[in-house]
Amino acid sequence: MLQLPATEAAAWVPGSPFRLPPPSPASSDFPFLGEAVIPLVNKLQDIFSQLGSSSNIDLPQVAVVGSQSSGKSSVLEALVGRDFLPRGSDICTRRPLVLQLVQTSRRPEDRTELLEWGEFLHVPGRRFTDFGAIRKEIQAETDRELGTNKGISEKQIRLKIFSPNVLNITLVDLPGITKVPVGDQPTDIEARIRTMILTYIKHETCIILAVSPANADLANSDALQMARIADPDGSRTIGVITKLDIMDRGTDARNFLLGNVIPLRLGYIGVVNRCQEDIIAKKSIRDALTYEESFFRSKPVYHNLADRCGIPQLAIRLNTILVQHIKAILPDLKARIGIQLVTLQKELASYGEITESKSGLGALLLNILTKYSQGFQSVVDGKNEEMSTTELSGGARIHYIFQSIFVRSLEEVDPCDDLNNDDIRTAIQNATGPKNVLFVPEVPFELLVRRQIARLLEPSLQCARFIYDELVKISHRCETLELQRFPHLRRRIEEVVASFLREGLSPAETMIGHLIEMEMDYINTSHPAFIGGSKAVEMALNQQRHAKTLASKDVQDLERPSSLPEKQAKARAILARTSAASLTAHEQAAPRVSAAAPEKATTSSSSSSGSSWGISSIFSSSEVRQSANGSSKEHVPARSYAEPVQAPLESSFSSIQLREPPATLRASDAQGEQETLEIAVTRLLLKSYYDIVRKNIQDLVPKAIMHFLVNHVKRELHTVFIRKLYRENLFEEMLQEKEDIAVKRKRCKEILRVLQQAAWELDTNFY
Ligand SMILES: Nc1nc2c(ncn2[C@@H]2O[C@H](COP(=O)(O)OP(=O)(O)OP(=O)(O)O)[C@@H](O)[C@H]2O)c(=O)[nH]1
Repeated sequence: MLQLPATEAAAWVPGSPFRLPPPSPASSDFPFLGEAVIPLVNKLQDIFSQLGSSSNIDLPQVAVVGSQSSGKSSVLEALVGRDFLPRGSDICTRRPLVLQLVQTSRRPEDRTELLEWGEFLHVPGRRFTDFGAIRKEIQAETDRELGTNKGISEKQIRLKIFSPNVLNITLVDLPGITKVPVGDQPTDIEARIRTMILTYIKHETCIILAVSPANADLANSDALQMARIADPDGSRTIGVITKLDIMDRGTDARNFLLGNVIPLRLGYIGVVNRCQEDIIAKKSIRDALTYEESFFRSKPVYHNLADRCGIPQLAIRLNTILVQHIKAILPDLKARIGIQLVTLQKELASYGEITESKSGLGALLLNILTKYSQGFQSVVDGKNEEMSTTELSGGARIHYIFQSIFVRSLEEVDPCDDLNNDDIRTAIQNATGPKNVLFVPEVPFELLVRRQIARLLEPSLQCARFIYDELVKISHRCETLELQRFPHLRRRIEEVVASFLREGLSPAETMIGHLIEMEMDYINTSHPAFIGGSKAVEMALNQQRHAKTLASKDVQDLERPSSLPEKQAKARAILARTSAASLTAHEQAAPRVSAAAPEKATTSSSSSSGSSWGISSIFSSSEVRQSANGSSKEHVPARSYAEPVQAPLESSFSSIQLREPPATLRASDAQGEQETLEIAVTRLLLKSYYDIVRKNIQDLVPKAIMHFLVNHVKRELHTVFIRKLYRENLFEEMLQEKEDIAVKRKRCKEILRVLQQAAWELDTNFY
């Protein structure tokens, strides 16, 4: 048994199956196995429970599980060696009791240290030296939470027992498994208790004492069933068989203790606790242990199972397992404390130290400003250490906006998508003015291409604004923890950054405006990549010929209904006519425009343009154009306005009235072959030139944004900070600390101290 006055312990025969080993001759203290390790763990447990983070580190503990009234509390009491737990035939344990046994000094000369006492976490500072009072407090605290009507709760009661007579073990007494609800218990009481038990025993660091009464069906033990769920390979389960004294006469638990019925890697221990009658008669634990010893002695069936019988053997077994267990988990524990230490040190560093002197404040301010601008730079450059691996951020987002949004969007734009043939025709006719043109003027092309170039301004400015927004986001990311300490400085930094970003946006936008204006201002038809007039005419003619061929073929097909099904042939013909635009119609309306004309045009253009890329000399002067209303051919003027128009004046006295020209004049629907060609040429030229400009803009707009906005801010931010914020007369105002930071710093320091202490304990005691 654990309660071992030195004299009594010495009287026991070393190696006796029912006694703890006697004190080591080398020391007056009990040389408990693993003594150096278990106090350390208890200490750590203390430390972490103080920090309120016991769940952070899984410390080894022993949980007692079993069905109701199986004898769990009795086993715990016997291990502790004192009567202090509520026991009885009815439900007693209704809240988990976390019981930490702490071995105090055994030196006999130090009388005060021989005292035993208990302390509850919920009654801080009070020592319970009367163990009867401890039992009452457990009952009272249970009732405070749950009333008296048998309800259960998972809220822990934490109790420490200090004694020179205990092994250093932390034990958890859990409510017993019950099947039938009574009193305030809910209908699903069994499931609830099982879930609660599992939350304790599922942890790899928990050693399970599976208590089964020998007078029940051991093969169907609830405790062993639960243990098997949490610990399927049985590596941390000890089977405890209680009530061996009240088994059916003629039966014994030998087979169970040997593990022949349900094997367990850590084996079984059989025990005999006090019965209810003993409790009522206030039989002492010491007497109970004496009785237990004599019981096993009197039963020859258990004689050669001495190491599996009796509470002292259970204590030894537990202690050995705990030592091995703790040794195995300590390195991990140490590593975790190390990680927590690093995190806390970082946090503490972020709160900074309090500085009073002007120079100290200046250095601090400079440091914060430098860190901020460096942070900004590193996020933009993609060199930030805390860069996300799950999404694009910082500079990568800028690149995405340029390439995947801006460049791609421009590529998807068709420069002619908002220009139909009428628009182009109107532009051409407007450009010829009142005269009949000899050559196709460049004016409509330039006019239309400028219109298309102007469309590039809005997306380019939008791109700049997107990048600006990104930079604002990046600036928020640069706020260090340290900066959060100083709300005033933080606000000022935000203001400076925001205005500096705006200042950078403005020249970028101006530059973009200039770029577009430049492109619009001079249409460089000599650009080597420009298709050029001759090529455009040639291509347009080819298109025309192709369309014509298709149309005539389809008309023939239509006239031969037998060759194609009627519907299909009709559809093809209509399609072909549509694609050939109004060519066939105009062939009838304008017989003068023959197929020879385009050829002529080609020849003329190629001979007259020579190596020039311009378009002025594409069309020959002999070509005719339709008038603005399109209803009559417009020939080169052949007579003067003074010439009589029809009959001689004297033949009619009535004056000739002209009809008023309409307020809005539109190009007529009828379209000559020449016009169709001009439209096609204009389209080709437009596309070709627009392509050149688009590429320029795709290249130069990102460059302008990078130069005037991104890189400028990146390079100059620190200088701007110094110019605007680093003022000696502003030091104190800017570095006024937030109130809660002082509190956080203090708390952080405290936790750090406790963790450092824990780490030190591990370093000095772990070997
Ligand atoms: N004869 C005999 N009685 C025992 C033994 N162990 C426990 N008892 C009795 O069984 C009853 C229940 O014991 P407890 O220790 O309260 O059992 P428990 O499992 O903690 O009960 P709950 O916490 O209510 O689930 C008490 O009356 C004990 O005196 C034993 O080994 N022999």
